[in-house]
Amino acid sequence: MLSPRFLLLRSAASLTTRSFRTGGVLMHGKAPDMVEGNPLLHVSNVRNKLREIVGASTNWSDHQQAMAERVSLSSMLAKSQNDLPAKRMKDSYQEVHLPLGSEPQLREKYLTFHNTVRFGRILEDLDSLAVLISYSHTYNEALKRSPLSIVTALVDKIDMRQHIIYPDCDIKFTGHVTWVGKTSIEAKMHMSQFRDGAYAPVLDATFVMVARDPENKRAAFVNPLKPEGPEDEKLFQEGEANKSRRVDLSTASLLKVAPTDEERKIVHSLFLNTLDTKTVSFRSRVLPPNSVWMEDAKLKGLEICHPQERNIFNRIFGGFLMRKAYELGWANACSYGGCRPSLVAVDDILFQKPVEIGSLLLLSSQVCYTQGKHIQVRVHSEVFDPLTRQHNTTNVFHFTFVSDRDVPNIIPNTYGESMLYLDGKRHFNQTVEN
Ligand SMILES: CCCCCCCCCCCCCC(=O)SCCNC(=O)CCNC(=O)[C@H](O)C(C)(C)COP(=O)(O)OP(=O)(O)OC[C@H]1O[C@@H](n2cnc3c(N)ncnc32)[C@H](O)[C@@H]1OP(=O)(O)O
Repeated sequence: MLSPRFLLLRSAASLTTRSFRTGGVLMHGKAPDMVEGNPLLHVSNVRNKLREIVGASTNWSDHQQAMAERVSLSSMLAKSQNDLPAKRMKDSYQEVHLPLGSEPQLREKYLTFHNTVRFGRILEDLDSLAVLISYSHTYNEALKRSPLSIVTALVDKIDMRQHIIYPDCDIKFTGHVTWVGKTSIEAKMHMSQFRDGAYAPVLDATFVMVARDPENKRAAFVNPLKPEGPEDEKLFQEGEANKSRRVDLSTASLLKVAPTDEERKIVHSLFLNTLDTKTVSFRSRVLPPNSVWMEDAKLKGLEICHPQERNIFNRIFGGFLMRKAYELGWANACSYGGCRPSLVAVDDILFQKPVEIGSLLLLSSQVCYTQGKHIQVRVHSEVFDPLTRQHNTTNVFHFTFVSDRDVPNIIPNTYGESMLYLDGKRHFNQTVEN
């Protein structure tokens, strides 16, 4: 078998990967570390490769210096998107191997107490891979370092194709760019696991990445994308549709406009169900049977953002934020449902603002909608500045879990909670519909 070091050398030689397939991956009978004669990139080399691409160092003090030096790369940025050559989808195709089965020493980092795979770790790997895919798309062989800072703007969707991820079977990630705007990139990734002699799909993920200048201050142009053939065309059209859907969702946000007629009726009926029939008052509220007030379905956490969790641009790594939010959301769903829930979907994780190193990050998880066995959880994260006492939202995360039994109904009490409930319902319906 090839050593991880050899894999790094082979893959660093070229950012383009040779074999290419766009759909879910199924490779019956192939050895997990070779695809059509090509070695897969080992997961532990993805970050090293990213460091190389942007010129980041592994040491915190040198790293700050290295980042300061990146400023000079601004002159390498394209003045317009037309100045950049169009790339094909296969130019950004990547395959990354997480050999949990064949390298047992890797397992510790990925293992839960219950001998399943920590999904938070998978989120971190997906985030790093999405960045690598984006750099592969924007690769310019004339440059030693990329002038672009590519950051995660949105996790549009992660759909679980199966609930169990086995801790002792090899995992493979594949993915490539499927759509680009002027400065944004959509990357689709698939994860599959080797079991009973074949790779079977585990999840499909869609991320949106944004290219910025070397200082991560302004947007920067990315190469256009040239779809080749009907399969590429279809993916590109889906990317266009995703962009329009995001604009529509943002326009209809309950933070901007009133709920629809149907939603208003739902809120009013929830309100009527909680009125105390013995008093004629709008204020006497009684919790219906088998229900929980939203106020009592929260879980909070704090992270001090140490340099160890930095990304290649001296901010907190998006994957780390997702892992922390996911674990808090899972614990919240677990305590709410009274059993260990499984993840059904992740959608619309918005990275609104970068998190600076040294920040105090407050994470707040809320069960916001329930239906049968399903629990919809929203995690909100904000940076708190103890000197100015200002709070700034950095991220919002949405997770759908399923329990092994019916869970109590979640009931909003205030108008704000009712909006959270409706927002949770919208996210849940979107997950169920797709
Ligand atoms: C030493 C190293 C250590 C080891 C390394 C380990 C880690 C390795 C891994 C490294 C991992 C590194 C990775 C990390 O860890 S990145 C860390 C996590 N992410 C962040 O911190 C990002 C925080 N957010 C922001 O900075 C801003 O909100 C951004 C920059 C995202 C947008 O800012 P702003 O809104 O002002 O931008 P704009 O108006 O100029 O628009 C620009 C473009 O962006 C598109 N857009 C914007 N928002 C969205 C959205 N929600 N959905 C879809 N698209 C969106 C927009 O349509 C436009 O596209 P186009 O029309 O031009 O095409």
